[in-house]
Amino acid sequence: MLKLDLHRKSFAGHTVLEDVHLEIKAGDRIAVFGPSGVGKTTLLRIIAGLDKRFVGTREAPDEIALMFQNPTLLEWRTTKENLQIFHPNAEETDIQEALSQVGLQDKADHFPRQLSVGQQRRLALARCFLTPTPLVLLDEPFASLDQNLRQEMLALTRAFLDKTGSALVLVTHARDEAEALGAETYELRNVTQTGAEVAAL
Ligand SMILES: Nc1ncnc2c1ncn2[C@@H]1O[C@H](COP(=O)(O)OP(=O)(O)OP(=O)(O)O)[C@@H](O)[C@H]1O
Repeated sequence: MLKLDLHRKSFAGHTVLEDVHLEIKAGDRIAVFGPSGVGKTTLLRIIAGLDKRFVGTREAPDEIALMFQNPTLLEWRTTKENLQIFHPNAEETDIQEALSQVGLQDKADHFPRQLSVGQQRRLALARCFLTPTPLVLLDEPFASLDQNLRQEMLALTRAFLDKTGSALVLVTHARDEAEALGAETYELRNVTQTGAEVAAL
C-alpha cells in the first residue's frame, strides 16, 4: 500500500535522511520515533507526497489524511463547515455521526474560537477521519496536551482507526502513544554525521 525507498533527502546540500525504507500494508500501524531534528516531519511530508524533492521512489495511495500538532482549523468557518469543506461529498448523517463521536454534536454552528482547545483538537481529529482513507499520517497530534485530553484523544483515535481500518504512521516522542494505538515502533536515528535510517526496534 505504501512503499518508500528513500535514498537521500537533502536541504540545500545538507543531507537529512539517508537510506530510509518503509513498507506498510493495509491496516498496519507504525509509530516513528527519533531525536528532535532527525527528520521525522520531513519523512512524513515525503510519505504524504507534499515533498517530492528526494532521491528514491514512493508508491502511495492517492487519498491520504494528515493531521499535525496544530489543529489548523478555518477560523471563519463553523464546526460543521470545517468538516464539509474538506469532505464535500460527505453525507449529512456521516457529519452528524463524526460530530457525535467527538462530542461536538451541539457545537455544529460554533466557530473555532468559541470552542475549547480540547474541542478544537477533537474537531481536527473528526476531520481527519470523516472520509475513510487507506492511510492516515499524524505528526505529534497529542503533544502539549494535558494528560486527560491526551488520553481522550488517544482513545478517540484508536476508535476511529478500528472503525476505518486505515493504516497509520504516527510521529511522536511518547512510547505510550504507540502502545495505546497498537502501533509497531520504528526508530529514526542518525547513522552518520549527516544521515538517518529507520530501524525496527
Ligand atoms: N524546509 C526546510 N528547509 C531547510 N531545512 C529544513 C526544512 N525542513 C526541515 N529542515 C531541516 O531538516 C532537519 C529535520 O527537520 P524535521 O522537522 O524533519 O525534524 P523532526 O525530527 O521532525 O524534529 P522535531 O522532533 O523537533 O519535530 C532539521 O535540521 C531541519 O532544520
